[in-house]
Amino acid sequence: MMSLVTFTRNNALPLLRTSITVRIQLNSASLSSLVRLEEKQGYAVVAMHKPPVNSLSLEMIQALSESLSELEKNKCKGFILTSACPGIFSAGLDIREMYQPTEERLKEFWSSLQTLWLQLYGSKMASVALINGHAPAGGCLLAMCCDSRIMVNGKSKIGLNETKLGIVAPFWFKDTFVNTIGVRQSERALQLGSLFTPDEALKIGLVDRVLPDPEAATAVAESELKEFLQIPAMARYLSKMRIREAALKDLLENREKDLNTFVNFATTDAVQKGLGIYLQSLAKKN
Ligand SMILES: CCCCC/C=C\C/C=C\C/C=C/C(=O)SCCNC(=O)CCNC(=O)[C@H](O)C(C)(C)COP(=O)(O)OP(=O)(O)OC[C@H]1O[C@@H](n2cnc3c(N)ncnc32)[C@H](O)[C@@H]1OP(=O)(O)O
Repeated sequence: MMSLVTFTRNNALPLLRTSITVRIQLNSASLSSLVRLEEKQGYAVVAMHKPPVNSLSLEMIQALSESLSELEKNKCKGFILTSACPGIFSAGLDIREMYQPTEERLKEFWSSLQTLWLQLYGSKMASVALINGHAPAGGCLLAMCCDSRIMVNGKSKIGLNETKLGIVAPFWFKDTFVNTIGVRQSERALQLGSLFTPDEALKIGLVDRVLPDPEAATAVAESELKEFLQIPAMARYLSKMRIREAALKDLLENREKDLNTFVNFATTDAVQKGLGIYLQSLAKKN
């Protein structure tokens, strides 16, 4: 059995000029093995660990939500979101959750994803995505929710490739994309289901830095987070909300409608057929 939650306790020093001393006391017993939390000096590392590809199943989504809640409860000021699975940040939503589902589980799955997005995109904590592998669709969404994105160079790709599966990125995925790379790039990339190399992603602003290896990327992610944490927290958070609040409000006010739209769309024969073919193509590859 792999370790539940790994973190080392040390004398956490406040990184925020305006903060009081932060000591993160993570409740390791209640957290899932799918997410590893590590306490650093004044911030945390949240590492997804669901081999082989960190697919976002219902349990994984809930584990991420619980981890963020745990950090918030402990007044953590910031975190790095990354993966403990080599070569993969996250393969996005677990397609098996959407293929031939029961309605009850499908609803819980989607509602949990909405909750995670609201929590992550609207987080008071500063966050940096350390993208150390592939980040398609839901994986890209998680990264875009962070305040900064550092990607390791290599063969990995990032983007919203939903149309390639015969599905459509929900409006709040689209809003997050538009807020990150702008309207024109989003319109084109959403239609084509484009997945970008690290250098292409850098060029369109989907990531902020590309580093040659994981060690260099980790060092830059840490210094980037520290830069965010040095800004007075309230001013930084309210500035972030100037950009994000309309999108957050839109989902908050339309959660039920979005849930019904998703369930109706995902369970159509055409979508089910497309998802079945896509799953087969992934399996055939192996
Ligand atoms: C109009 C109204 C609209 C309303 C909205 C409606 C619908 C929208 C709904 C949702 C939006 C969707 C968001 C998503 O995130 S969909 C998921 C998109 N993800 C992908 O396309 C990635 C697919 N995976 C890959 O491309 C590759 O696996 C990889 C990530 C590049 C890694 O490649 P690698 O070679 O390292 O691994 P394998 O391909 O061999 O995979 C190993 C193993 O994992 C399985 N797997 C991979 N990805 C997923 C996944 N996303 N879900 C479930 N399972 C996955 C793969 O099948 C292999 O399994 P095996 O059993 O063969 O070992």
